[in-house]
Amino acid sequence: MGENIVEVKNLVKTYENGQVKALNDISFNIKKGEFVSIIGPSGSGKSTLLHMLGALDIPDSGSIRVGDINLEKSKKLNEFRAEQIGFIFQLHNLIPNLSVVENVEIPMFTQKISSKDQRTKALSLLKDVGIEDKAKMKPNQLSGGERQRVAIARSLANDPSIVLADEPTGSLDSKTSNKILEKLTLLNKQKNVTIILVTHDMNVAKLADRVIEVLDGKILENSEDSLLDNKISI
Ligand SMILES: Nc1ncnc2c1ncn2[C@@H]1O[C@H](COP(=O)(O)OP(=O)(O)OP(=O)(O)O)[C@@H](O)[C@H]1O
Repeated sequence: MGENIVEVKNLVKTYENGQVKALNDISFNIKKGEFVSIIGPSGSGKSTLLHMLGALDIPDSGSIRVGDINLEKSKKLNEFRAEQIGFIFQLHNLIPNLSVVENVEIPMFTQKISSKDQRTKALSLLKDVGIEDKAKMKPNQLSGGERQRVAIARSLANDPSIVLADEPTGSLDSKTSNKILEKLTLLNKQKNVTIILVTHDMNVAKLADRVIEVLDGKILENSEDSLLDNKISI
């Protein structure tokens, strides 16, 4: 672990004509291969921050560098998202009329690999998350936890350098949740994939190498207010 894969400087994002300051001058770095969790109360700006890192939304001001790309300057954000980022969001956005394995193949469409190899890779990713036997089913035939595992398999199909996960275990039972966290941790340790995970759950947050706390759109530097230290429930 040495170089920074993410550098965020003075990031500001407002909504409602500037009335809501979702991110209020945030700066931080994340190293390649780091597993970072982002915690904070509801409305503190966590999801907004994750969206900015994945170039899903545009900041008002400030800069974000991810790998070689300066997001505010780049004209190739579609490629950036398709090639660099694995997204795991709670509403997993699986396509209902495609089978599970076809859903996992979606991020590979832009890659130069044959459809046969795409299928082999998708099945192997499903195997990794323990649901290869459901490959031919449609998402609505799966439980919430199984769908989340499909979303994880899909997020890895483009061999991302960074996985952005927004409450990936939010609505899952503790057994499924543990399985998913185990997969993410393995991915981080074995493949050196950088993981940035937003969570409300302190036990999940603590699995990370580092916890970034967000409060009112700012990163909490002062430990007096720390949720971690005070064990305030969030
Ligand atoms: N599209 C939007 N339009 C207006 N306000 C928004 C929009 N998205 C977010 N906000 C506001 O920005 C602030 C930060 O929201 P954000 O979703 O980033 O919080 P969060 O920490 O992820 O919350 P939660 O834990 O509840 O998901 C909140 O005050 C929210 O109401």
